[in-house]
Amino acid sequence: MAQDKLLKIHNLHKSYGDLEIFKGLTLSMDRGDRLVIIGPSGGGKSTLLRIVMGLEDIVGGDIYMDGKPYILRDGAKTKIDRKLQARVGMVFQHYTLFPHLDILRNLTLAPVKTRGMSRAEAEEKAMGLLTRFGLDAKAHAYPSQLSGGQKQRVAIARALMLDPDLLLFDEVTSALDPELVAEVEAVMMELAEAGMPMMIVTHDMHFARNIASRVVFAAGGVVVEDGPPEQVLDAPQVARTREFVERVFAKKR
Ligand SMILES: Nc1ncnc2c1ncn2[C@@H]1O[C@H](COP(=O)(O)OP(=O)(O)OP(=O)(O)O)[C@@H](O)[C@H]1O
Repeated sequence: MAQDKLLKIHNLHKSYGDLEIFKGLTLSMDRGDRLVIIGPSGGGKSTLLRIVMGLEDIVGGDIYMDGKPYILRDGAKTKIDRKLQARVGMVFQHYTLFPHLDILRNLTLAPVKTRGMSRAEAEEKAMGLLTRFGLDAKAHAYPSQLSGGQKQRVAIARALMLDPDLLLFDEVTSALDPELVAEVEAVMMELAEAGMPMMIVTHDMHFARNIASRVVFAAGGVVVEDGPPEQVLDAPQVARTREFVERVFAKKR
């Protein structure tokens, strides 16, 4: 029997009031996938990641992880399976580090509090990750003492502390000065090469081409294109959106 998909999203519907974001979006992901999601601004890319992270409720549809239902239904009410949610990690555009805790404590807090890891074990693991990302000298610095690129690498290390089976990246380089983008992308490339399944929302199409095993173009509430990066990024409709996004993004920088 074929192995279950790591993630399967089926016929997803989501609205904010009258604004219909997803109109039956269907998408799946294997363990070996590094999926880059692209699409027009406001099309729901961040919302999709937030739904997979269990941070948003949905109107309809189903999500499965390893074939197990992630969305649990009780009549009209829905909730998510917390055990499955714990297998997903997310890195946000704005780092979301605790400003009053040093880097080491930022990393060890969740595993000690929510996973029952001993402080010593958590610190050893945190130092291993900080060393891997070239940040061991910053273990006792505070977030305000770090550059944006360093903060974002810490945020990635923090997500890895919980051993996720799937890591979500929501425009993690968009807030960074151009010279700091490469150091964050290098860490993501290293994780990709180590086999970490990832779902990435980015406006950086060059990076998308480099890191993606598959690109999904979502627009109008559904998946419009889904395939290898060269096929999707060069599709005429996608290329038009891509050029537009790149122009807007270049202006922002
Ligand atoms: N909490 C919310 N309440 C109401 N509307 C929301 C909320 N969050 C997002 N939206 C709206 O839903 C739509 C999709 O937002 P989302 O951030 O997912 O888009 P996106 O594709 O990631 O956009 P961008 O590329 O510009 O970051 C937008 O029109 C946004 O204004």
